[in-house]
Amino acid sequence: MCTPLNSAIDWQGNTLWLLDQRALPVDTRWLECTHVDQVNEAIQTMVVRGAPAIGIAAAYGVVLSAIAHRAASTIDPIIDDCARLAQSRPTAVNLQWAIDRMLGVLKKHSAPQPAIDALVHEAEAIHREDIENNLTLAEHGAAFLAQQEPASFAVMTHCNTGALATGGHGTALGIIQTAWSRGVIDHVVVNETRPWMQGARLTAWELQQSGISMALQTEGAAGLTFSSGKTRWLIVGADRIAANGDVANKIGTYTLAIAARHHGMRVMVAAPISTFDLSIPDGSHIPIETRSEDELFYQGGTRIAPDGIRAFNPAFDITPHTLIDALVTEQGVIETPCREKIENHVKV
Ligand SMILES: CSC[C@H]1O[C@H](OP(=O)(O)O)[C@H](O)[C@@H]1O
Repeated sequence: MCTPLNSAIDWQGNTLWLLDQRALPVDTRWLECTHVDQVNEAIQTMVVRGAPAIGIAAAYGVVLSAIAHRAASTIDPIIDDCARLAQSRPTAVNLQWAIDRMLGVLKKHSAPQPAIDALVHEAEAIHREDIENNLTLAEHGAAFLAQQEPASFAVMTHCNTGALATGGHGTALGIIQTAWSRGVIDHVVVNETRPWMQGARLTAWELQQSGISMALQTEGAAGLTFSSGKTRWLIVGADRIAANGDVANKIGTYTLAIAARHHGMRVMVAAPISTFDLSIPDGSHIPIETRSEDELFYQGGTRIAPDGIRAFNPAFDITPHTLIDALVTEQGVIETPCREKIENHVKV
């Protein structure tokens, strides 16, 4: 079964089209980006979101910067644009990874047009490779689940990790799509994922498009769901994985992992190798993005909280590797991840 949505990112003739994920599932509208500043704003405002997806969008943003500065005497203006892109969201390492890869190509060229052509080629390669990696990762994850469980079973997922969050197919939701198509899983419990509601608005939409059995719940219901034994695995994505296997992911993941372990459920994290940051020894060093208080004060444009109060709105938290049972990448599955296993896995 293929994911009906191919990708939320489309590059056509020096124009980047982004599916505006703020409007889903009610409206399907695309944002036209012809300048890198538009890409920067689209990442900051979560028109495009998801660790791999923002890396891919930024890669095309670098192309737009090179086009805008083709008459410049140095590449400094492009490097300045890349620095601003890298700051658009601090937690997902895929953003800096993609920008670094594009800068490496840029610095190999002196003439503007060959540089632009090479940058387009590299951005398209980053996009294509992400889709290929996700399909391979999903195969590894689905095969591992089939081997671990005697019969089909239900899983829980958090936030959105599908085609909308990546170059296509998805990571954790890619595993779920592939495992469903193989009869390995028979139901998906989707956490709405406050405050931005990626689960309710995006994951439920993607699973509905694929005809996959699911039910939406508040993440507050997760403990009760785990205690009922309805689900056997919590399957989530990642935004940055430290050298020891600690995982930065959407806020609430850490709480879910604790509850899952308490009830004997197992935790699977799915991410491409581009999400690993071996320069960071453990999760305590991963920058956690804090977003606007208004994301908690308003729902659908209506204020739901009193005026004059404060809000705490971290977009991510850190799940220690000790709470993770399987880490799935395009290179395979790391069971009970730790520093040594990750070093051996990533260097392959
Ligand atoms: C496939 S990575 C998706 C990852 O990104 C999400 O965060 P956001 O929606 O804020 O970009 C969430 O952490 C997902 O696990």
